[in-house]
Amino acid sequence: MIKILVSDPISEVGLKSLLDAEDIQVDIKTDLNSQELKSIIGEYQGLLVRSQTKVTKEIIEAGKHLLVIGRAGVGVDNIDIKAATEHGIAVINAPDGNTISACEHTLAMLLSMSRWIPQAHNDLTQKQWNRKKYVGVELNNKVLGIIGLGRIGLEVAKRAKAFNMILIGYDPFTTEEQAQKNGIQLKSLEEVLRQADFLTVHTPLTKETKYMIDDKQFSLMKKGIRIVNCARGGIIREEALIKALNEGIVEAATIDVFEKEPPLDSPLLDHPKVITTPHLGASTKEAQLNVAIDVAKEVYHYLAGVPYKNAINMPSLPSDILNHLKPYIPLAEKLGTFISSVIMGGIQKVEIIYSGDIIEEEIDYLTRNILKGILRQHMGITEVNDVNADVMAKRRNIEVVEIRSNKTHGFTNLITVKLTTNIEEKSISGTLLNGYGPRFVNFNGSTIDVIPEGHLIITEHIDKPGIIGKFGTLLGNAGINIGTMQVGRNKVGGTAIGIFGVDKEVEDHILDELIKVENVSNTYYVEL
Ligand SMILES: NC(=O)C1=CN([C@@H]2O[C@H](COP(=O)(O)OP(=O)(O)OC[C@H]3O[C@@H](n4cnc5c(N)ncnc54)[C@H](O)[C@@H]3O)[C@@H](O)[C@H]2O)C=CC1
Ligand SMILES: O=C(O)CCC(=O)C(=O)O
Repeated sequence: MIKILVSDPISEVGLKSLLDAEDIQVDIKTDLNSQELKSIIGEYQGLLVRSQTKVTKEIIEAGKHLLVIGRAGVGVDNIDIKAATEHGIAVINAPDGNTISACEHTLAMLLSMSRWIPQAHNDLTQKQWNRKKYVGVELNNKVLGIIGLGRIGLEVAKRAKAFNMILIGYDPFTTEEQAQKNGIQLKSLEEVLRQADFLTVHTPLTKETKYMIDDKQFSLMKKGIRIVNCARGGIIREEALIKALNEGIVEAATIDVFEKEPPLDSPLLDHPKVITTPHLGASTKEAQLNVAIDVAKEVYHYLAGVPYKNAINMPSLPSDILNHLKPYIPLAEKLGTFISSVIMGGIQKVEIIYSGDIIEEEIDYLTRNILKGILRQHMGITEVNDVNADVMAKRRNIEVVEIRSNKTHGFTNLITVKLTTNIEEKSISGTLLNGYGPRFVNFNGSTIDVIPEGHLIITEHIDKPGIIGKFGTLLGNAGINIGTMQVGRNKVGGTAIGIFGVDKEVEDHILDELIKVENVSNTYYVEL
C-alpha cells in the first residue's frame, strides 16, 4: 500500500483520483508543525503540499521512503529541490490550473490600486465620506511594465490590452517575436523600469530574481509609479519598496506575497499607500480544484510509472514523446548494467554515442537510464533513479559525454556506451529491432547478437579450438543449461568473447572454474 500525506489544504474533490485508488492510502493532516511533519514523514512515499509546508532538507532526509513531492500550484520555492533531487525524489507541480486566478487577482490589484478602492472603503466603514482624498488614475493609455512573460504575465497582458494599456515587458528567456505576438514590446529591464507607469512582476523566485527590484531599480523608475507583486515575496525587496513609497517614487503598491509569510510584523501592512492580500492569487474555487486534480493525476501517474509531464527535477516530456522513448528505456538501462558488470576499476568516463532515428529524441532521459544501470551495478548505489542519476554521477566525478552521430552501422538506431576506468576501456552497442525488441549488437568491437535478458555469462578468451566445449562441459556438470550462445572475435586466433545465456543463476565458484580453462582471461556474470 502506497501512503501519501497531504499536509496543506488541497481540494478533496480534486484529490478524488488518489482518494479512490485502492492501492493508495491518503492521510490529510494540515495542521502539522515542522517537527511533527518530520516525525511522521518517514511513513510516506508521497507528500502533497501547497505553499505553507516548508519541505526543507531536514524533512526530505527524514522522508526515508519518499518517492514524490507534489505541489498543488506553480511556485516550488518552499521545497528544497536540490535535496529532493539528491535523494532521488521527484518534485511535480501543477503549473496550469491557477494561471487565470493569479492573473485576475493581479488585475483586481491593479484596478483597486488605481482608484484606492480598499482605502476608500475603509474610510467609509469609519463613516468618512472622503471624495477629495481618493482621486485615482486611469489605466487607459498608461504604460504597463510586465516582468516575466510566462503563463501569468501573458494572461495579464491580454487583459490589460482590453484596458487600452501600452504593454512593455522584460523576460530574458522569451523572444521578441513571442512578445510581439502578445502585443508586448520586449525591452531591457532598465528600459521597463524607466518607462512604466504601472509595473507587475510575474517571475519565479530564483537566485537571479531575488531582490531584482531593489534601491537601484527604484531609483530608475518614473516618479508616481504603481507596483503589483502577485508572484513571490523577495522579487521586490520590501525594505526598498517602503523607502521608495516614503520618498514618493512609488505612488501605490499592491502586494499579495511577502518575503516572510505570514508577514504579521511587516511595515507594509500599515502603510497607507499599500494594499495587501494574504497570498490569495490562487485562492479561487476553480484554481484550487484545477491544481488538486492536476497534481493528483500527475503523482498517481508517477507512482504508476505512466507518463507524466510536470516534473521539476526531471526532463518533463509530453506523453507522446515519452511513449515514443519508452521502448528504449529498458535497453538504455541494460546497456549500462551490462557494461559496468564486465569492467574492472573505478569509472572515470561514460561516453554515450546515439545514432540513427534516436538522435531526434530527448536523449537526456536515456542517458539517465544508462547512468542508473551503471551506478547501480558497478557501485551498488541502490538509491539511484531517473531523478538523481546525473547528480550521482557528477558527485562521483564521472565525466559523462553524449554524442549524436550519423554513423548507424546499418541499424536504424544504435546506442553505444563506452566506459573508461582507471584500468581499461570497454564498449557495448545496442539497438531496438522493429518488432523484435532490444538486442546487443557489438561488444568491444566484436559483432554479436544477444537478447539482453536473463542470466548471462560473459567470457574473454583467446580464439582457440576446444575452449567453448570445455565451458559446455563445466556448466553441464554444474547442472547449468546453456540456452543461447554467442561468440565473437576480432580476428581468427585473436581476442574472443563468449556470451552464454543460461537458465539459472550462476554462483561465483562456477566462474572461478571457467577462468581456470586455459587461454581464458576473464569471466563475468550479469543478470538483466
Ligand atoms: N500569488 C499566488 O497565489 C500565485 C503566484 N504564482 C507565482 O507567479 C509567478 C509566475 O507564475 P507563472 O507565470 O505560472 O510562471 P511561468 O514559469 O509560466 O513564468 C515565469 C516567467 O518568468 C520568466 N523569468 C524567469 N527568470 C526571469 C528573470 N530573471 N527576469 C525576468 N523574467 C524571468 C520566465 O522566463 C517565465 O517566462 C511564480 O512566481 C509563481 O509562483 C503563481 C500562481 C499563484
Ligand atoms: O497554494 C497557493 O494558494 C499558492 C499558489 C502559488 O503561490 C503558486 O502556485 O505559486
